[in-house]
Amino acid sequence: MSEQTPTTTEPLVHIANFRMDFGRTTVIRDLSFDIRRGETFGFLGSNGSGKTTTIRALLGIYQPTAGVLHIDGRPFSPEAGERLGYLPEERGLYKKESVIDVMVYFGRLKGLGAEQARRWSREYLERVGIGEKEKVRLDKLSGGQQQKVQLGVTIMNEPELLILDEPTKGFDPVNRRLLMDIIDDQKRAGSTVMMVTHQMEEVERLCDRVILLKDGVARAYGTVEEVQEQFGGTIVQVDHDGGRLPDSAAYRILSDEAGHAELEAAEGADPSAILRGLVDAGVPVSRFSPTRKSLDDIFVEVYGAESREED
Ligand SMILES: Nc1ncnc2c1ncn2[C@@H]1O[C@H](COP(=O)(O)OP(=O)(O)OP(=O)(O)O)[C@@H](O)[C@H]1O
Repeated sequence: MSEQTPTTTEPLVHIANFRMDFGRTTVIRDLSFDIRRGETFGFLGSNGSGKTTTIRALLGIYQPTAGVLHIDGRPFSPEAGERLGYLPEERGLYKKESVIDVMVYFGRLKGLGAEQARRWSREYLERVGIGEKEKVRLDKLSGGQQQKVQLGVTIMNEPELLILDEPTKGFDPVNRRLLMDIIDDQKRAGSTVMMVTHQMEEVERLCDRVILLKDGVARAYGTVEEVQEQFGGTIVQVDHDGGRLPDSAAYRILSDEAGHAELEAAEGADPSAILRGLVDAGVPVSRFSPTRKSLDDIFVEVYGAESREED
């Protein structure tokens, strides 16, 4: 790493005006975003929206049609590759070898000593609950167990930048939490993490900032709160006397039945002003509970029609 202070404030990943055509098909139109050092960044989008393509272009696997894709101020280079861990969407390890042999082999490729790699691997396998499998051939493990080994191989040299394409795909909830803890530990140890996921629970738990990709452009970009703000934000649950709530410019009534109403606050409307308005209008309110629109709701709003088409 450079010793000049200004570089540390530069983003670790910088993508500007990225365009990617495959033949006559444009997959990415004009995509720009940064990933700051030390953050966990959620790279979100529906199936086929171009996430893997962007990662491949960032890693020099694809040549971009136009635009800038930089890691640490430069296009991808073998040197940058040494400080990077990439868990690709399509997993692939040498399946005829034992778990420990595969892990030590990759550890050595990444510059660890054999003993160091063996020690690290054993500790990791214990942590992810497959310590007793170290001598088993990889193809005798379940899909989830193989994925755990591959994640281990990806993080074993404590990379500065971790790029994880759906790291918890196919895991049960207990193992998903375990993997989330491991990813969080990487961040705590100083890694910058770029993560593709379709699990909004993971985004809410792990990600500092996100981008939502649709039709080759960013539909939203910022912290989870900023994205929630951008998508209209606040839903209010109101229990009242059973009549109909009055109409108001401060909210939209999503439903109102048998004394329970759901309101969507208008942009910029303050929930406490909505409550005051209801009370002033003589509505007996027994519960008033404003909540932010969940990322799940936002995802469905952005991609709903398109995902159904794909189904
Ligand atoms: N090498 C290629 N040649 C032609 N088209 C490609 C190529 N790679 C990707 N595509 C197309 O680009 C689009 C985006 O694919 P990509 O794999 O980047 O999507 P994704 O967002 O990662 O999707 P998913 O969530 O399903 O993994 C798809 O329509 C895909 O068919």
